[in-house]
Amino acid sequence: MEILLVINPISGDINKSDFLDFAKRTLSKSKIDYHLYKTTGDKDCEELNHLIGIYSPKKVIIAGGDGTLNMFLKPLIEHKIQVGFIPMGSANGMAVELDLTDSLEDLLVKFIKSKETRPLDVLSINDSHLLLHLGDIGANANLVANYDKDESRGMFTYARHFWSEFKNLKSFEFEIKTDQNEYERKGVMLAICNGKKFGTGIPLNSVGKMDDGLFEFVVVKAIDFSDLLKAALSKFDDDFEIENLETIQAKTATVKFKQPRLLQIDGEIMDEFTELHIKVLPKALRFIQ
Ligand SMILES: Nc1ncnc2c1ncn2[C@@H]1O[C@H](COP(=O)(O)OP(=O)(O)OP(=O)(O)O)[C@@H](O)[C@H]1O
Repeated sequence: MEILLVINPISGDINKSDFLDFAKRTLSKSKIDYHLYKTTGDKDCEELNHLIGIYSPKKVIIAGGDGTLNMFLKPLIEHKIQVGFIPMGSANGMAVELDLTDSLEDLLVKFIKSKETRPLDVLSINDSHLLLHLGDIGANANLVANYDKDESRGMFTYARHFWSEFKNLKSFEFEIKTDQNEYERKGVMLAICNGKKFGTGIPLNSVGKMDDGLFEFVVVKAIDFSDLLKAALSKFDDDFEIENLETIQAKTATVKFKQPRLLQIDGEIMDEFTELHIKVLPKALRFIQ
């Protein structure tokens, strides 16, 4: 089969029926053999793995938020499938990082037609979680967890949780041991970046590349977090530079915390950890260009 199209019907609270109609029309008109899978929120990864087994698709095109793409990384990497991503989530940090600026329809057409792929690094954490774009521990992870628990969505709700997290910022200590060096640091947030940008497109570091075989820790202190807050709420000012954020590059690293800390990966809350063992899986995901 040529294409397995995966759609998360609930991501970003976006109605996808127009997009879906467009996709079905385009694929049928081009006489492309495809299968459509709508995620259910239950065992979607297993189901995708199963569908890949049945249909052996050449490409999997995923329409949803960052969490939707993240959810399928394991089978997509294992089966070495060409992957297209149509950002239809609430924050869409991945889209900014990957420069997916075309309209959703144009992106779909591009992914259908293209024969080019760009292999992207993926980070493996504790051999159990995969990270494509950004993870963090501390203030932002707490914020995401509280936002998830809230029944209302959208920028206003996000801003409300941002302020409440901001008013209660607590620094914590951590030890980082990379393949190069050891560090003892304190901050309100420790970001783990495969690229440069934070959720809404604000640069967190200036060196991250998604295909350089390296990842970056960014240590965010309370004072920097207030800049981050301003940047996030000023709505995605690309020129915004956060100065003085310490960036630590690594191929592999272990991080230790004194107490269990909540980890957020690609917009989804994972679990609490006292240790993280992180390594790069170089050029593991075949992303369609
Ligand atoms: N049909 C469904 N009903 C309920 N939950 C679903 C369904 N399909 C997928 N999910 C859940 O959606 C989550 C992924 O959503 P995703 O992160 O892509 O969207 P978002 O949170 O709106 O966007 P963003 O990450 O950009 O903020 C996963 O936790 C997944 O289990």
